[in-house]
Formats: sequence, C-alpha cells, structure tokens
Amino acid sequence: MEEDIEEESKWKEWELKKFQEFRFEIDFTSSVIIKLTKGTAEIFGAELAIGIEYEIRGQKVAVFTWHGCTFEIKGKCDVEYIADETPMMSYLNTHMAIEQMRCKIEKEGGNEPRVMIVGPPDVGKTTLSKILINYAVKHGRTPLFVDINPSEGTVTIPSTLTATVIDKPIDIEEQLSVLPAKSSMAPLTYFFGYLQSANKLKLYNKLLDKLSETIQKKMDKDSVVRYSGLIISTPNDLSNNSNWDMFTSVIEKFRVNVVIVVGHERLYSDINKFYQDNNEIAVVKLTKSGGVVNRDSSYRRIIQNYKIKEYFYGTHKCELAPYSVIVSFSDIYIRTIEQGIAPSSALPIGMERKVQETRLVNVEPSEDLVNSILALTNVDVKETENDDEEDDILIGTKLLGFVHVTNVDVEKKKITLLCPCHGRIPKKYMLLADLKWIET
Ligand SMILES: Nc1ncnc2c1ncn2[C@@H]1O[C@H](COP(=O)(O)OP(=O)(O)OP(=O)(O)O)[C@@H](O)[C@H]1O
Repeated sequence: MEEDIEEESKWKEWELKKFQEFRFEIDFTSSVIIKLTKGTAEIFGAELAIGIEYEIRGQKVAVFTWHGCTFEIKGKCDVEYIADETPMMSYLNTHMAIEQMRCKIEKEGGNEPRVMIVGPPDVGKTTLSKILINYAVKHGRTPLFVDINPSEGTVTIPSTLTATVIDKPIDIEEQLSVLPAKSSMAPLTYFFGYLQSANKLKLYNKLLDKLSETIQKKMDKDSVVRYSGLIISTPNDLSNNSNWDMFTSVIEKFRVNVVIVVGHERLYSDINKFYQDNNEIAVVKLTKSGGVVNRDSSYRRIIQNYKIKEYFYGTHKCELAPYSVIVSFSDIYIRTIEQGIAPSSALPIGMERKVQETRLVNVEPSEDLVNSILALTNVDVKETENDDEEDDILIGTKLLGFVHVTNVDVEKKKITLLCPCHGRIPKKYMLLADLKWIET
C-alpha cells in the first residue's frame, strides 16, 4: 500500500514517436499531473506547453504527437497505453477542408462551414468536435460550438441546448466546463428539461427553431463568427432510423453543409443516398478512434452529476462558493411541461386532442421538489398572461442560470434554494427540469 502511494508520487517518463498516442483514463476521485518535457503534443487538439503541469481529473483522454515528444506523468491512471494507430490524420484533413471553406468565403463569398457530427453512442463525436474546434482556434477562428445533445451538458448543466462562441483553445484541465463566473465564454442556453431528445420531440423541435434563429441573427451581425462557422454536436438518438425526419430537419434548420458520420457505415450510406442530388451538402465518413471508451448508463449518470456539481461549486481550478437562500412560496413562480395528458381514447366521443408537449403548467411547491433543478428564465412574472403565447415566450427564453432545491418546508411555506452566486432571486419565472441531483 505504502509502496503504491510512493510509486504514485514519482514522475514517470513516457516517450512517443511521431503519430503515436498515449491513452489514459482517470477516475473521478483521483487526478494525475502531466508535464511535456520535449517535442510537441496535444490533447484533443489543444497543445500542451513545455514545462507546464496540467492536472487531469475524471477524464478519459489521449496525448497525441505529430512530431514525437517526451512527457512525464505523476499519479495513478486506471488505464494507460500507447497506440500506434489513430484516425488523427483523417481528422486533420477534415479540418483542412473546412478551413479551405472559410478562406474561400473570405475571398470570394459563399457559404460558411456548418458542420454536423453524427453517429451512434460512444464513437467520439464530442471528441471530434473538440479537435475541430481547437484546430479552428489555432487558425485564429472563433467557431460556434452548438451542442444539441441534452444528455451530457458539455458546456453547462445537462437537459439544455447551447451555442458557445469558442475563441481560445479548450482548457486541457477543465475541458469545456463553463462556470457561471466565466462570462467570457457564457453559452447561449435554452432549457429542454429532459436528458433524451426523443422524450419530447415536439418541444425539442421547437427549441431547435429558436436556437437556429438566434444563431442566424448572431452570424448576420458578426462576420468573424460567421466565417468560422458552426460545429454541431448531436445526440445519439438523432442517428436512429426512426428519427430520420428529425435528422433532416436539423440539417435544414441549421443549414448544415457538411455532415460528418463517425463510425457507422450504413448511416453514411443512407445519408449519402438521401442527399446525392444535393450539391450543397457534403457527407464525410470518418472512422472511430480505437481509444474511444464505452460509457454505460451509470457512468453517464456520474458525468451528469459532476456537471451539475461543477455548476454550483466550480472546478478544482476555479472554486465557487454557492449560497443558500430561503424564499416564500408566494415569491417563486415555477412552470413545467404538462405531463400525463389523457390519451384521445379516454376523451368523450367526438372530441379530439392534439398531444401538447409544449404546454406549461404551474407547479405548486411541495416536498416533491426537493433535489430538483430549476432554470431561471429572463421572463418577468408580471409581463405574461396565462395562454399559449406566454408558454411560447417562456419556452424560447434564454436562461439566466440554474438553482437547486435543497429543502421545502410546507408548513412554513418556505423553499430553500442553492444558487451559484450571491444576489436576490429575481421575480422571474422558473422552469422545472426532469432532473434530480442529490448533493454528495
Ligand atoms: N483517443 C482517445 N483516447 C482515450 N479516450 C478517448 C479518445 N477519444 C475519445 N475518448 C474518450 O471516450 C469517451 C467517449 O467519447 P465521446 O464523448 O467523444 O463520444 P460520443 O460519441 O460523443 O459519445 P455520446 O454521443 O454517446 O455521448 C470520452 O470519455 C472521451 O474522452
């Protein structure tokens, strides 16, 4: 045991030849320090600086080198090995083709790259997004990273859809974590409230409309962002045959002109066939990296919990001091998506009802709310009236942030909320997510 601890506190040297990759996995409860001593190396496209110590926690990552390097590592990795075969050359070529589109539009006009990455679970879609973003930033670009996968919350709390302008390399230690305090990279966040897009397709579709409209406005105003283009990371279920309509509608809404299919031959062939007469859309096939790690549902749940914890408490590099506030039931206004609508067969004969996934209902505070996440909208309580229009405004609103319900005292009619930063809870509507978090 003591020997293990002593072993872990020593630096261990590794040497990589050109095009090799050192893959390693670190548990959420431990960390390793990595230091480049010679040559050049990158983690998912973000370059390591010589002599700087990076502390990596709870990640499954790879150090890749184009020219060879030597680095040292201190701490215990659950898995560590060197791989000779990687798809990095094809990823770089894809980046170069996208960069050519950017150069072309600057010189001659035309369409900016609007890249959508699709594929089944655990093929490295998010990783490829990070690599393409980092390579774009290295070229002085500021791409918009659009995350329409609500399950992970890559840049904020899960159950949201986001768009973030990325103007510097992704932080090697913290990845894309965006804390409320780091406003320079504050994402545009829309509230979905569910972890799977397929759970509420109508609502999901509506949010995609809002997100794509807002992105279009941003690009119309900001030519630097427009030339840099979009990198869209998608949920796994979008690649299911049963969601084909949704798939094509995402392409339309975001005016996607490059579809990258990772690790799925049949999907590539289906998309290619479908768009064979459309010269505007290029379909590219890339192989899955052998380093991509499969994550089961319990591991994914741990990641989701960490993302929520990070939102309130920060990361080890940037700790936050959240505070608790007690508010009266009469001072908070919570809405949620209407659930459990009776099937049409249960309605009186002759009466029809469309299933409404976008209708909001009031939530009366009760003990059921304990451990829930509430999204704070920017909609003043007095501004709205209770009708469809109000629901539309609320669903499409940009979010101010999130709070966590830690206690509900029904007798005293008081609710305790954990907030990431100090200040009064404004008199705005809140939206209840289908997401519980138990602080550990
Ligand atoms: N070359 C690599 N070496 C080591 N780990 C890797 C490598 N590439 C990806 N990973 C890790 O594998 C895991 C899965 O990758 P990623 O999240 O990119 O897949 P995904 O297709 O986006 O997953 P999903 O869409 O199912 O959530 C991540 O933890 C990622 O950091």
